[in-house]
Amino acid sequence: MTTVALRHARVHYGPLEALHGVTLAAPGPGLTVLLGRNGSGRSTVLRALAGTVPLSGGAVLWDGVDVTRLPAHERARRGLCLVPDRQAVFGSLTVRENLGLTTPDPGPALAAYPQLRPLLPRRAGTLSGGEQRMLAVSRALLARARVVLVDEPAQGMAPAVAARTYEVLARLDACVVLAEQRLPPALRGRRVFVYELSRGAVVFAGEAGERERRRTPRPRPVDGPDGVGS
Ligand SMILES: Nc1ncnc2c1ncn2[C@@H]1O[C@H](COP(=O)(O)OP(=O)(O)OP(=O)(O)O)[C@@H](O)[C@H]1O
Repeated sequence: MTTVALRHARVHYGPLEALHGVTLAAPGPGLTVLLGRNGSGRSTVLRALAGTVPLSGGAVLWDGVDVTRLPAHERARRGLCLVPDRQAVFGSLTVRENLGLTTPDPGPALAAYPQLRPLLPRRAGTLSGGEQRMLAVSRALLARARVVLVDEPAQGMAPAVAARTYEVLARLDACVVLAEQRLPPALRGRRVFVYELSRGAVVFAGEAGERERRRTPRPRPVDGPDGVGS
């Protein structure tokens, strides 16, 4: 069991405050999904958890222990794997070499994504967007990480490959945090905790099902026989 959390986290990019005091917790094993529009701060939450951006206020906690000052490489050494939305693979290395950076046995990644096998000798930079995402997510599968943070895992993937990706991520024995524009269809019906961000603040926290119910408009009151609404 691992829980990663932010407490009143603030992050600045120069003069811009991207997170205005975000508090959230992602317990594992299990899936937590960060939802929000472009620029809402989802990627920044992942970076704050991973330590690739510094906090200007608040704290990052692992199992209640303050790791705010722990450098990103040290968090990686302790079992955190961040898959960013861009430049998540080494383009000048082959697919095989990319997988080999994590483990000498790429078997589990090839079981999840058989379509990577014929691509093993190819330079990763020559793969399509969806193929590169498969390779990037494979790193997280192979890393046996305790904390897995993935920014838009299924970007560019065909629907069936995307569904496979979420199935594999949901089965990881890790604390998994995903940043998404909207709840992936493959996760509907699963018990997923959601934080919705807007302009750098949490505007909803709860089970995905609860969020869906709130978004469904209530039926209008039915008029009574005398034409007057009850
Ligand atoms: N490296 C950066 N330098 C300056 N501003 C940044 C940087 N990265 C993000 N921002 C700004 O911080 C805010 C939050 O960005 P963030 O990337 O976290 O949002 P997001 O919800 O992941 O959206 P997207 O998917 O569009 O990246 C935005 O206003 C964005 O313009």
